[in-house]
Amino acid sequence: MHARNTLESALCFSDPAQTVDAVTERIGNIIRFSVKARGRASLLLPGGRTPVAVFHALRALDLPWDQVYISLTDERRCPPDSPHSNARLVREELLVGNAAAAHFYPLHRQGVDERADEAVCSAALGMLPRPYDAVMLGMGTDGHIASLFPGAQGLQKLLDPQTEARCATTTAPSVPHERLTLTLATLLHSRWIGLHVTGQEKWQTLQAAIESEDEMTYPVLGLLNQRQVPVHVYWSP
Ligand SMILES: O=C1O[C@H](COP(=O)(O)O)[C@@H](O)[C@H](O)[C@H]1O
Repeated sequence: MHARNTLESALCFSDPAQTVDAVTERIGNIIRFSVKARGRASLLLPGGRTPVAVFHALRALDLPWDQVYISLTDERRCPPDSPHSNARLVREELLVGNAAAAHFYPLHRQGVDERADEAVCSAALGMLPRPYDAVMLGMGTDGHIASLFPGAQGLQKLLDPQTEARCATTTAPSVPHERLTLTLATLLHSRWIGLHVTGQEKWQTLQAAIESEDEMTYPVLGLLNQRQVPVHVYWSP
């Protein structure tokens, strides 16, 4: 199975700091190369705790930040200053110092209904040069990526690589927040995908996903099984 091959080629480090360095170096190089080659670079970034150290390392790099276009892989439908907001996370942890010159497009607008918010999300994504130069993903211990959660309503469609929708509102059955998520098809409209996971529990989730062969139970499998874009897994305990 393709997913097994992807996991067997994972870049595994004994020290989480080395993983952060490796992910940061790769994304930094992608930004430099994309700006040189095409004049702009586009990134989709995750929320959660895992990317924070990468955000700190990235913002310290000397990069052509004013040519960098950034959005998110998913968002909670909460106020922009909420501690749960992925946009707040990116603003506070990445877009600081030189990196503040980057162009950032949040996915969510507070106070609009689901359909309008999906339109806001789709319009935000439309502001980025595509294919996206780098898509960085995290993964929950339940095997969700972006906000593609096991048991979510309509998950099959959200994981269909041919789905036309760029994004959708969704609710994580396990957590009460309403969310916006990019579809797998949108995440795959990219030149490079990195999946940054830490801890034994998440490694076991990846292995369980492969054993199960069940994308509805482990949405990460949809990413690992596809052959459209190579996925680079970065792992440390
Ligand atoms: O809810 C989310 O969780 C995942 C994983 O987060 P982490 O804290 O375990 O790193 C994240 O990738 C996703 O973007 C986020 O919204």
